[in-house]
Amino acid sequence: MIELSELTKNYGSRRGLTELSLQVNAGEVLGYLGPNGAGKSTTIRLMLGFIRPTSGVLRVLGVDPRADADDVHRRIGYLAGDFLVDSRQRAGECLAFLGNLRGGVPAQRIGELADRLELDLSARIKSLSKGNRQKVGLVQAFMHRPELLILDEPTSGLDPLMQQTFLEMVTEARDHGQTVFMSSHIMNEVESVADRVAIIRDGRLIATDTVAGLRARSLLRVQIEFAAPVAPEEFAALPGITDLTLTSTAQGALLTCRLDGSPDALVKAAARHTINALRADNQDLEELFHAYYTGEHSAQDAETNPIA
Ligand SMILES: Nc1ncnc2c1ncn2[C@@H]1O[C@H](COP(=O)(O)OP(=O)(O)OP(=O)(O)O)[C@@H](O)[C@H]1O
Repeated sequence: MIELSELTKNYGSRRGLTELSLQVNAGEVLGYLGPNGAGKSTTIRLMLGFIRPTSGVLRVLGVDPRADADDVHRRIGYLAGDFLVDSRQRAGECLAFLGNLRGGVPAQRIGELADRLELDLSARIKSLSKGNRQKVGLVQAFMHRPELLILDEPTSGLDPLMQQTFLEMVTEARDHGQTVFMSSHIMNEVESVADRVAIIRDGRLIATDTVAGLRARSLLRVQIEFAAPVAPEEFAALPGITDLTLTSTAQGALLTCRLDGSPDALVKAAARHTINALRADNQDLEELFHAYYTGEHSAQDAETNPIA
């Protein structure tokens, strides 16, 4: 559906994207995550053919989006990060007009989507709040059941209930065999719907993986309460242990650490003492994503990740 190969985009001396390669397969939902300024919108504008790459090759629906823009735009549902339309129009008129541009969309279909999103089609767009304007943008992207949806920060401005409705719409689109590429800067938002997640920072792709794969890679947070004091040296040098803290408690000692890989050495070291309680849980994905954001996870990690 989408194939980006060593795509680079420079804005004069400013970097937009650097040698980014990514493939999006038919029928999948891909969450495209990165902090502000990472290059998400640049990628999307390239995919729509609005801007020209400095170097590299891209194919959307099998064609070069700049060479065949009309065809690509008809077959895609696109929501821009800054969705703008003639604000004097009523929402319903605007959507009917955009529907006609795409070969005609039944009024009933527009009505159903508007009802779901609680959008008043009779309101003039200029009178709508930011979130309600975003709903107009969502309806126009979904209404013609495009084979590919490209959505730039689609939940921006939506309240939590509407975010949930939007995520249900994405799941249904996938169930109908549509492909969805959606950008976001919030992992929690995409993890429930995305089959795969791609993370970019500073214009570079730093990881792509399935949500399950990312979860498996996240570190374990471990807490062990000992019945008597223990020495930090017994644990500090164990394989896979980071961020070790050891504090005295009324009962004895509380050890906390992060664990990457096998728990065997830690469990065996701890078992030499009496343990009152033990807790281990996975770092949540938002936390893992934050580590990618801030560069704690480096390019070295990315090399071990499947970039598909
Ligand atoms: N038209 C432009 N001219 C010059 N630099 C630009 C232009 N558009 C984007 N950039 C730069 O390219 C980089 C990537 O920007 P982009 O808008 O793609 O990021 P983003 O990930 O979509 O960010 P956000 O989450 O804030 O929307 C930024 O450093 C930005 O300043």
